[in-house]
Amino acid sequence: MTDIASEIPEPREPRAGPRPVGPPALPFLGHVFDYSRDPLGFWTRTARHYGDIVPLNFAGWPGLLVSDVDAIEDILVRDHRSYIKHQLMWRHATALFGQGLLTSEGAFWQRQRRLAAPPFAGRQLLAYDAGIVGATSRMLEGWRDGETLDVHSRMMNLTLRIVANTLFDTELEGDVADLEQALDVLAAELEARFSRPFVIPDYVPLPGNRRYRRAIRTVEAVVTRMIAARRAEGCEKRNDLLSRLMAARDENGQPMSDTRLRDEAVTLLLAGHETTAVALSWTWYLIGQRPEVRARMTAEIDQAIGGRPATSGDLPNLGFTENVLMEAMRLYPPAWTIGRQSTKATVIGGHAYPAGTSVFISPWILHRDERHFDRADEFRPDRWSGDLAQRLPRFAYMPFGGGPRICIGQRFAMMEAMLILATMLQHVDAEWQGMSAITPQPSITLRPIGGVQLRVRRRSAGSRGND
Ligand code: HEM
Repeated sequence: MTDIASEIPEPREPRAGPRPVGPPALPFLGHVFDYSRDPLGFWTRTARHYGDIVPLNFAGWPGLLVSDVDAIEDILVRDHRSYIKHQLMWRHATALFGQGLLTSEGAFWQRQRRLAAPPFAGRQLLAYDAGIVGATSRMLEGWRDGETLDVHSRMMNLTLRIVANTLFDTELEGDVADLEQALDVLAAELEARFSRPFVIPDYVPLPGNRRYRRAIRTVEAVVTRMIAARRAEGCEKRNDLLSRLMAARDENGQPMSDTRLRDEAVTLLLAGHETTAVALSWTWYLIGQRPEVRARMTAEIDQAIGGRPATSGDLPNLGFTENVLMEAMRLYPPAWTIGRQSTKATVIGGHAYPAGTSVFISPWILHRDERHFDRADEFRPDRWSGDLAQRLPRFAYMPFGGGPRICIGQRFAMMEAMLILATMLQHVDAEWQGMSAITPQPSITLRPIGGVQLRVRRRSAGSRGND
């Protein structure tokens, strides 16, 4: 396999011109309050009023909100070696993610990424279709005609089962409820921690810290059981991600320690389920208000698949469904901000910034930018039916990030989300029941506050065409 980070051009030189300015800041705290009160609102106001590169100050940490697509390309691709994952945010979550793929760095990260890559690519990826469709069908069996349910909690449950089942070849059955509750606590605790400018060590006996530690123990217990069971039965005959990680040897012939295995497994469980669930929840929120969009999706799905179980081979025939998903992730990008921190002096947008500068790149801002998207706040899936994706600057639309650290699960997530949508629309139609717009909660992902209530109508078998 080639070096993921090879053939990347050298960083740019600084050039003259007025230095960007940022919003007024409080003494000591800088922009901490403005940000933590309303992160999305603060990002939006700041980008609108101060431009594409805005200096910020988080209690003494120098930061930049970067919405210039060329500067983003410099940070994530051209000059990526000058940055690490964002310490200001991730240092709060070490106990949870450890040295997993999401947060590790350098040669260690690169090795782990190579190890983890094959199950996310090629034929192995396509073979997950039956697991995804089977889990979705089982979920739908319990849905009654006329009932109102929260589709967000159902999607969280479904994608958690799917990740465990496909990537770890494990049925979570008895553990799902505990795991879901623990993951909820972790999301809330991480949100609180990310908006704090300082670290409260995990051992300080505050109620939040106790909840956080307890939730981590629950997740760890499940993962440790999964690893022990796989060790007991041997991983030689299996080809799932967990078995690959367990079978891997380093240059000295040593296997990964249980701690490293635990870090990777926890990371993939967390990174791999909530993001996709949130993308699906927002999709249902949007299409749940638009019967004509649902009708077009249903017609496309009926024509391509009829009543048989969907497969990965059907995906090329679901162009409109894919446009809907892309448009939902444009308006509500599950990873609403990604962060980096420079490890050396760098040039961003033509100006030099010192080592230690925090950089924030927000798909939330980029995806609603009128320079790239006409009537950017409107849900218009057909905007993707022409050549928009080819015309856009590379980083104007980036739900999965970019550069060497682009989401490893991107293809898995698109396939999973499309198969889930197709299977759902084969069996049900559903209308959103809310009275007022759902507020996005910028937690670790962009969650819909209060969930997404849908009224379900079961479709009759006859209405699906070629059953
Ligand atoms: C709609 C669903 C998803 C979205 C929007 C999403 C988004 C992202 C983004 C934006 C990043 C880059 C973060 C950064 O640069 O700091 C990322 C990284 C990552 N994602 Fe995803 N993701 C999704 C699904 C998944 C799935 C299904 C998995 C695994 C099963 C996964 C595993 C990961 C991992 C391990 C990383 C870290 C990669 C690395 O640094 O090498 N994601 N994701």
